[in-house]
Amino acid sequence: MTHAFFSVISLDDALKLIHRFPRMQKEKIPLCRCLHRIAAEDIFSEETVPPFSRSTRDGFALRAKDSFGASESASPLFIIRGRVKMGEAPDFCIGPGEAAAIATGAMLPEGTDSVIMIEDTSPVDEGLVEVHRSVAPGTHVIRQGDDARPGQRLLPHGKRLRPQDLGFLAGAGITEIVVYRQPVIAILSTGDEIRPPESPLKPGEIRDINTRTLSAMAEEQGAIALEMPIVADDEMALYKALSEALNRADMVLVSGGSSVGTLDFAPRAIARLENTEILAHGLAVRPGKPTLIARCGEKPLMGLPGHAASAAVIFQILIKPLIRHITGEEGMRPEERPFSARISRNMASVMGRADYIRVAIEEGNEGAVAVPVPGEAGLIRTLVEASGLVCIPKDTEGLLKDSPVTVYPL
Ligand SMILES: Nc1nc2c(c(=O)[nH]1)N[C@H]1C(S)=C(S)[C@@H](COP(=O)(O)OP(=O)(O)OC[C@H]3O[C@@H](n4cnc5c(N)ncnc54)[C@H](O)[C@@H]3O)O[C@H]1N2
Ligand code: MOO
Repeated sequence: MTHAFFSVISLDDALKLIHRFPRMQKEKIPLCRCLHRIAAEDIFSEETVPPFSRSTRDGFALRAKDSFGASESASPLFIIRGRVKMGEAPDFCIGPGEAAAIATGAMLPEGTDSVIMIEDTSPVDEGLVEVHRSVAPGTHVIRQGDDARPGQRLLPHGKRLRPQDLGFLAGAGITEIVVYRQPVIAILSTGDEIRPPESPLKPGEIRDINTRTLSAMAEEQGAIALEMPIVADDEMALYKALSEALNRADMVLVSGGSSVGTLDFAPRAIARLENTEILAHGLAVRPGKPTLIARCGEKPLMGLPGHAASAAVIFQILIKPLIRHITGEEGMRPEERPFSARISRNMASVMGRADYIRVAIEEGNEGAVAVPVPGEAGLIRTLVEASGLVCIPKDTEGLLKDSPVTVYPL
């Protein structure tokens, strides 16, 4: 196997590479398990929803045109032909000058096209009601088929299913749907100095931040995170851990060990794996230059920088699009929609690498202000204080105070 060690590629080229990985398989599962899953096919209705026209108020169903001209001072009388029973089709029709007592949710009797609220009527006796205002056809009525008609596409494939989407499908009698399988993503942190969060620390050791951050980010994207034990700086140990992770998962994220130091075993351990190809090592971005993209068979194997904020930024700009691609998710989630702001101060940047700066958002007089959060990429706090990323493009020397920027929410 050959690869250009640290011959950096642009993020755009890296995104093209990851789009070569295949989609997850499809599976048919009950609707009750579909929250936040991705529809793998267009979903069509076989039914008319709602199946009948129904009242949205308690009152009287009538023909709108019989109420025209009605007011407090000129209130026509209507003959009450009967009361519609809930959950049943009325066994009578309404003619001119007639009305039916109806409750919210009951079926409109034939001959009626609207409902007048009980508050706008006065009873005269058991069989007569006075109507004090006019209604237009369709007033206080949900018409048959207003939600969906047979053959109508209810949801497109690629849609991430929200609670209301599931309710929509339930209302159309759909109880199972075809979704993409959730990818199992193994997270593997490396480093002799890294200890699990519950461990006491000896001098020189630090606690594992990346496993938790990356697992949670993967779960947020709809994956099942598989947290692997921390691996020592040892090529064979990492090779074995990677082999196991690849057996158990659809994708592997390795944190740390991907730079060019003598203790950086990830590229060498990856090179030992069978049927594996390193597609890129080195991204023209900051932070995150040592990022590594490999494929093991059809599975992505991604090496992320060890620095906590770098790993998280690379997840946002590269791993998230990769997960979206393999899970078939289309469209942007509302909470991830980029927004415009102005940068609060001059920001210098190196040419040749796209700089992803972490920003806090403040409300200024003329809209949102992006305030860069200072600090090294090894500090997770910089991401905690940030609520977005701003990209300074690779061929730019920096941004002047008050320049307009696009903020990608974190
Ligand atoms: N001479 C050079 N040194 C470094 C370069 C360089 O170009 N030349 N690049 C720097 C950059 S940029 C980064 S990023 C890091 C990337 O290194 P690795 O991906 O090999 O990561 P490590 O060396 O293993 O770790 C870096 C740093 O992060 C800490 N770390 C690692 N894993 C975790 C974890 N799970 N939780 C919390 N913190 C973690 C680790 O202790 C190190 O401090 O290399 C620079 N060096
Ligand atoms: O590029 Mo490293 O990823 O600065 O932190």
